[in-house]
Amino acid sequence: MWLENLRRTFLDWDAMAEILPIMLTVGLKNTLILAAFSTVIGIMIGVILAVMGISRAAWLRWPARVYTDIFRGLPAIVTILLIGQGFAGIGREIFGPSPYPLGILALSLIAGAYMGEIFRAGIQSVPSGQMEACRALSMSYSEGMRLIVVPQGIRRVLPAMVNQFISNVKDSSLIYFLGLLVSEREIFRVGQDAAVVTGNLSPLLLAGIFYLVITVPLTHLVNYIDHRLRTGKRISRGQPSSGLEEVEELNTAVSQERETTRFSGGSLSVEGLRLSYGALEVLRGIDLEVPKGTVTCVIGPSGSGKSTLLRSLNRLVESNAGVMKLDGEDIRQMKPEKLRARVGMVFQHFNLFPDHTARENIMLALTKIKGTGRDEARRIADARLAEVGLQGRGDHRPSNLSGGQQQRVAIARALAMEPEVVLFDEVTSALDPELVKGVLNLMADLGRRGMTMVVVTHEMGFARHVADRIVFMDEGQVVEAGPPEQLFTAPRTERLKKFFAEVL
Ligand SMILES: Nc1ncnc2c1ncn2[C@@H]1O[C@H](COP(=O)(O)OP(=O)(O)OP(=O)(O)O)[C@@H](O)[C@H]1O
Repeated sequence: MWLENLRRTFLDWDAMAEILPIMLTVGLKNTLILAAFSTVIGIMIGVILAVMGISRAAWLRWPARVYTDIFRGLPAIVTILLIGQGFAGIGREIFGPSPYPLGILALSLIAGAYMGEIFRAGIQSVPSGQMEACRALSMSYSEGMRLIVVPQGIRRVLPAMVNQFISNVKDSSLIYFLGLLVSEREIFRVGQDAAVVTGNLSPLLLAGIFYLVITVPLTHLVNYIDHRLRTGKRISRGQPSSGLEEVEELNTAVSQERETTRFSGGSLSVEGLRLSYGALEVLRGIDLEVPKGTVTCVIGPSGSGKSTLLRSLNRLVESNAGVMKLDGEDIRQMKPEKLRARVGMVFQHFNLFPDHTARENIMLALTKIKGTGRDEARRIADARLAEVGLQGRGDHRPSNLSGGQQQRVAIARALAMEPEVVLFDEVTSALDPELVKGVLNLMADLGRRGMTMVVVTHEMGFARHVADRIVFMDEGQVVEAGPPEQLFTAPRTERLKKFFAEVL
């Protein structure tokens, strides 16, 4: 008996069949319109709020904060009633008699507050190395944000965005409080009206099923898309995985082009360079001469200021005093983006763009910043990849390459901009030991071909055999500098002797 009662309450097939067409043509349609519009407008509001929220300017941060606190803190129904009924007069003037557009607006305002927080978290979760790589590739801050950081941040929060759409689908059921026209009813309202007429809950159960039909596949779809975006098209790494094979990979790539093309490197000179982080004086009057076409290795204990010196040469950090010249031109007077197009940089942690293939990593700055045509950029990218022994791997995402291969892509990316000088910041420190040699061989090859290079390294073998000149730094100063043989066989200072005693 009670089973029969339950069946009549929830599973009245006739009532469901009767309401089905209107559920589809009116309820589903309106629910999707409400959710879609409020999600799109919410995304726009959210992006603005996120950019304001991470701004350095307090007058931008605060309004974003207040907005978010209000619309995230209020129950959705309160916002909907306040907007829908409070602004009914203005709404009528702008949109006509229907409260439907005001309902969309209210849902959008609520969604915007959540979206803003989602985007902000996504953008802030992008490693700082990504922006650094953008700047080193001569992008401005806003170009780096637009081309790499924001898209990457958004991809990271894609599942959260779809969750927000699902929330909007559900919150759209509250719009009926504003008194919608019959043709504007959404799924819940259609179900509820029918439930009143039939006197049972079957139409409402049907409404519930409709909500699930929208939301459940979406959840699975987004998980799939997220997985796909994260890993790219699965490409097997192919054979080279051991260090020996990677060295081989590079050696067999010694093409005619690599044999014959020589770089026309530029020269650097630094005098009295000083730099402080707050009260901490990190560079204390550095003098440095890097003649064109030479390799200078900077060695020294941890914390001696080697990376900071390198980063001040392409102005990723700004020095406080001193003179730096590139081919006789004052570096501190140049536009940073112009300087960085001439002085490339390769980082310890590669800083490749993970959502782009190896080829796209190289093409991006060429097409978007240098203005090279796509076909030409593609040709350059493939040639540079071939040079570093990675022909045939242009379609691989960084995650499908070994650390050594990733670092070689990063070197190819820097070379593609045709720099006059390349700065290498401990580029083998993050590599598995067996992958180091492949990268060092490549760097030695660049040096032989006349690239001007400044290399911060802990690889003493490389420094000794490849460098033209070694600079030993300690406590923010150049303690000794000279040809490798001189420093390695007859160090003059106690500090260098002690350093060699520890690292050799
Ligand atoms: N952004 C920063 N803000 C404050 N201090 C910093 C910053 N970057 C570096 N430092 C400090 O400056 C000093 C020199 O750092 P730097 O990275 O240049 O040394 P390093 O010789 O390259 O060391 P390592 O070999 O460990 O990388 C260190 O004491 C470091 O903690």
